[in-house]
Amino acid sequence: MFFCAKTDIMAKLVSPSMLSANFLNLENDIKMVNDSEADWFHLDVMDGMYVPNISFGLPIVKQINKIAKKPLDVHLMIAQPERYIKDFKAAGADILTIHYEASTHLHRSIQAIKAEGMKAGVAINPHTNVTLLEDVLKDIDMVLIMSVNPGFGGQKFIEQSIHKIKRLRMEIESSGAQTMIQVDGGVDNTNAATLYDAGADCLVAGSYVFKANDPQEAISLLKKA
Ligand SMILES: O=C(CO)[C@H](O)[C@H](O)COP(=O)(O)O
Ligand SMILES: [Co+2]
Repeated sequence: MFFCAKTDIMAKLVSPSMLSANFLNLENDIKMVNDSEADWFHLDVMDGMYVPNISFGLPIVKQINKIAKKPLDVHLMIAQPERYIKDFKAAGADILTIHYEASTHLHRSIQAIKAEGMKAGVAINPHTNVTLLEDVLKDIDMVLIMSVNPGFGGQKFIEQSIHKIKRLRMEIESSGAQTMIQVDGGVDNTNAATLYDAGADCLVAGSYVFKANDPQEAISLLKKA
């Protein structure tokens, strides 16, 4: 399943974050995700400016795209993301998520992502109120609620995020939008069911999946939560 509206079917998607994969043997972890119940590949691109960490960029996304058999869900944590929309399309991104806080002309950037034929996502940090997305909700395919401060894997889930998911779900339903809700940061088998119940459609998990003894089983547990 690539995208599905909440109203059609209860979507429970899982997008493992490759930030926590083994970069000495990335091919192995890509194949593991290919053969798992995961729906997408979550690729965290960080520039050391918008967030304090630097992860990987276009060359790695291009390489992953060569063997990934599932959509590439690219989470851009970079300043002025509009500069790289065409490049990430060329690298193989299917879903391109940019940060509300990093975008001066958010509406224009959303249109540019869609014009390239990608699904458009907007991410919001823990301090950003979901109501700020009201005027673009119908234009976007997905809202990514950051449940940690962006920049690093392995952080503790921020509980206030549950309230944000519920509030955004109510806003989406009352506006008639078909936007999906993705939750990213500190997700594991102890909070997955609560997040889906609150209204999340897609969970991102990095350290929970890749630190597990059996990563495919960890993905299955999130799908079944
Ligand atoms: O966007 C991110 C960090 O900015 C990552 O996707 C997120 O942190 C996933 O890692 P973990 O599941 O280990 O928290
Ligand atoms: Co992410």
